[in-house]
Parts: sequence; C-alpha cells; structure tokens
Amino acid sequence: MSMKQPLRVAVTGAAGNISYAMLFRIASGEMLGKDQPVILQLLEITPALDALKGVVMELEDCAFPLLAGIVQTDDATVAFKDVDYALLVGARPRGPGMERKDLLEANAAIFSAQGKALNEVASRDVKVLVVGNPANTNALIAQRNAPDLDPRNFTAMTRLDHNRAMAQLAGKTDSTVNDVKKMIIWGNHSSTQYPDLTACTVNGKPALDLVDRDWYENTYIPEVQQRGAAIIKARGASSAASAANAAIAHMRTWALGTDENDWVSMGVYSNGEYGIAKGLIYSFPCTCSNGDWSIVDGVDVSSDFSKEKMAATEQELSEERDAVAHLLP
Ligand SMILES: NC(=O)C1=CN([C@@H]2O[C@H](COP(=O)(O)OP(=O)(O)OC[C@H]3O[C@@H](n4cnc5c(N)ncnc54)[C@H](O)[C@@H]3O)[C@@H](O)[C@H]2O)C=CC1
Ligand SMILES: O=C([O-])CC(=O)C(=O)O
Repeated sequence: MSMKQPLRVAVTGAAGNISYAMLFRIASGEMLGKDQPVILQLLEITPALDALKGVVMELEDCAFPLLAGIVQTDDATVAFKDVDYALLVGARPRGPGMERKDLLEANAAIFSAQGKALNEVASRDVKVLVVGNPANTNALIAQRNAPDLDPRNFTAMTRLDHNRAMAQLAGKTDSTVNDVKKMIIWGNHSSTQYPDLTACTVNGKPALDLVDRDWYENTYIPEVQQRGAAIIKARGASSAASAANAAIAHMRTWALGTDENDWVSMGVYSNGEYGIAKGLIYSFPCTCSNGDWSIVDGVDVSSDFSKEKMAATEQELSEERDAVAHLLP
C-alpha cells in the first residue's frame, strides 16, 4: 500500500473522446507516478451524465490500485473542489474545413465559468491544462476569470504539436524520437504555430544541417501546422488518443520535471519573454522542476524567418484575445 496522500485530479468533458483515452491512464499512474493515488473528479454537462456513469463503471471495473475515489457531477464547483490538477478538455471539437478559432464562440463561455469555479474552490496551487480548442485563448479566459490564482497556474496544450514535430523529424532523418532534442513550438495551437528547428538536435547534430531548407520551410512546417486537420480528414473525428497522450505528458512533465538537457513546449503566461506581449498564453520552450515551469532563456530567435513566424502567431493570439474581450475581466 502506498503511503502518499491521494491527489485530486479534475477532468472536464469526461464522457468525451479524449477523456476516454485519458482517464484510464491517469488512474493507472501514468500521469503522476506509479506510487501516487488519485481521486478523479469528473465534470460533464447534464445530458452526458448517463454516458459518464458508463465510463465510471468501467473505471471501477479496472480495479486500479491507485484510484482512491471518483466524483461525477455536472457542477463545476463540485468537480473543482480542492483539486490539485485540472484538465479542461470539455468543449466542442472542430469539423472538416474549420479553423480552431472558429470554435471560440461556441467554447469561450465554458472557460469563463470554469475559471470562476476554479478561483472559488480549487487548491491555490492547482495546475490547469486547457485542451479544449482554441486552447491558448480558452486558457487565457480561464486565467483572467480566476483573479485569486497565480496566472502561472494556467497552461495550454501544445505538447501534441511538439510530439508531432519530433516524430516527423525523426522519420525524415531516419532516427527515432529518442534522438531528437530541443524541439520548439512557438505561439498558438493553430495553423500559425511555429515549429522551430533552430535549436533542435538529432543525435547531437544540428537538425537544420540534416534537412533541406526547402523541406523545412515548405513541407515540414506546414505538415506540423496542419496535422490536426489531416487527422480530422482521415478519421472523420479529431485526434483523441494522441491528444490524451500529450495531455498526460504535459502534466507529468510539469509535476515530475523535464529530462536533463532537453525541454518541452507549453502554452504559458507570457511575461514579455522573447518580446511576446505580456499576458498572452503563448507556447514557449520550457523546463520544469519542483512542480514549476520556466521559459528557456537565450534561444536564438534572431533570424528574420523566426521573427516573422513568431510575430504572426502572436498577432493571431492578440486577435483572439480581442475577440473575447467581453469575457476578460
Ligand atoms: N490542444 C490540443 O492539442 C487538442 C485539443 N482538442 C480539443 O479538445 C476538445 C475535446 O475534444 P473531444 O474529447 O474529441 O470532444 P468530444 O465531443 O468527444 O467530447 C467533449 C465532451 O465535452 C463535454 N462538454 C461540453 N461542454 C462542457 C462543459 N461546459 N463542461 C463539461 N463538459 C463539457 C461534452 O458533453 C463531451 O462529452 C475539443 O475542443 C477539441 O478541439 C483536441 C485535440 C487536440
Ligand atoms: O485539430 C483539431 O481540431 C484537434 C486538435 O487540436 C489537434 O489535433 O491538434
């Protein structure tokens, strides 16, 4: 029997596709460690509570030794009560031909209500990951509606983009993802994101020495940017298992730390780093230790190419922020 106290983990949209690929792995210890019991606090909208009941029955039937309790509710103040981790997944997914920001109108209100609920009842150290799209701006909305919580507690998921970028590069260079270090996704989880290989290495060699500039600019970057849309086209539904995997990895890294000599990409609160407007939730290269993240300092962003790409995705985030100004106290 473990001696650790259970941690409380909220998951919203708990009867949805991503959650179905995620909850069982959280309950088995893949997110917070094989010695860390968890209490799952699951939020759904009222019409989905029956479906949620089925998911909970399955969680029970796994008899996970680390699963110390399950709460199922349609009330955010119940779901977020005293939570240490909150994975905000519940939101509408996009369909073919849509950009993620087209979901802003449908989804933004969810995150202002949930920010307020987190502010009211969550642990003061709660670590929040927003997965629901458009993730960066939804994270901004939640953060601004939680004035009593540190803005650093609110993050948005670009780990899936980071993992996609590593996998595509490993494939191209005939290596494995284990050989790829110091990948960066800058900016928005959208088609303006900038997958940057300037600092990246493969087996210790600069990635940009191993690939053609033309492939990098005209094939690689657009493929990473458009990978979500390609999956929607192929599957008829947006990525779920890979999104769940990235959410678990994001939280695990935040809680348990980054590997030596490497970093991850996280959408985090900008304090003006790299000249990015203060207050935006922008994806930066980050290291984590002791349950805290910090933005990696000193990455070379001096090329015109990098400057342009970083500014374009910042501009899009500013526009999204301005479009939801009415939800930003
Ligand atoms: N940041 C990222 O990298 C990724 C983000 N996503 C986004 O994640 C979100 C969820 O995707 P799926 O699980 O595939 O969708 P889904 O439609 O299968 O599930 C969403 C669930 O959220 C629930 N929900 C809706 N409003 C809610 C509310 N106010 N409170 C609690 N639950 C609520 C729905 O009832 C549904 O069960 C979408 O917005 C999708 O675009 C998806 C993949 C990657
Ligand atoms: O593309 C989408 O709408 C779902 C998503 O965020 C992704 O797969 O990156």
